[in-house]
Amino acid sequence: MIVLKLGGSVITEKDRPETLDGDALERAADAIAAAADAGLEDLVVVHGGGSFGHHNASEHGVSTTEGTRDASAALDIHGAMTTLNRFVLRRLLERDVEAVPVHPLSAAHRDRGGRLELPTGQVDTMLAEGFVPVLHGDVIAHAGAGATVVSGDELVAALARDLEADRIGLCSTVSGVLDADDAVIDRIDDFDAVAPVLGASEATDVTGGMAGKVRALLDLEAEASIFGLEALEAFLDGENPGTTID
Ligand SMILES: Nc1ncnc2c1ncn2[C@@H]1O[C@H](COP(=O)(O)OP(=O)(O)OP(=O)(O)O)[C@@H](O)[C@H]1O
Ligand SMILES: C=C(C)CCOP(=O)(O)O
Repeated sequence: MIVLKLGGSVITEKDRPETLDGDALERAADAIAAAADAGLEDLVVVHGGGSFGHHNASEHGVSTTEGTRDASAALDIHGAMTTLNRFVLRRLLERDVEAVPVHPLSAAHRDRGGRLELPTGQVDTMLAEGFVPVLHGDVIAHAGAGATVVSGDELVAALARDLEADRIGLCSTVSGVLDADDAVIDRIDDFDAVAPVLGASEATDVTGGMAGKVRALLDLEAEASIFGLEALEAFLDGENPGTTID
């Protein structure tokens, strides 16, 4: 089973509100369709927000820890994410990938400690029935805080853990995690060893950029890869491009 995240920074133009990067999304959809044609089974796709969701969340002062009890604000963020989700689904369906949406707002929540609870029975059943579930970063109910943002990276970690993923891929706008000289770090197994080079996203981003990704992935049993769009096909083909986190 593979959990693949398409970074919002890849499929959108992250510094222009609600702007898709149509070419990049088509390229990603082509790679997924080619892998499906070649017999790849059991793929779960998660996509991030990029210029959909982060701007809205930032405007409303909502993050993974700061919540809102204003339903209109929650729906504004959720609406931006479902708009992007429809674009992603359409590109996959056009290529005969049997993609179906799973909207975290209606399925997941956080407890008082901020811990994400994501039931995965529906995702597991979709996979067994030959569908490709497509989840996305979203807002979710958060006990004691209203509604907070859940990042695609957190969803990837929760899915990988619960469904015992064999491989995890994060396709981002960079070729991997970069060191101080901008060279791709081959392997990371210790957060503190790389913490000084891990920054936030360069664009509006309420969920923690590269540091959040590495931290979430280090906690997992399975190895994960962080790589750029140019390496998506290779990853789906079984290779470990970019940075491996274990
Ligand atoms: N050491 C690092 N190596 C690579 N990228 C880094 C590093 N430190 C910070 N970054 C930033 O992290 C960004 C990737 O994180 P970001 O959260 O924007 O990606 P994403 O998951 O593709 O997008 P989204 O969060 O919208 O889904 C890079 O574009 C870069 O600006
Ligand atoms: C900002 C929202 C709603 C989603 C964030 O998901 P991410 O881009 O994976 O961090």
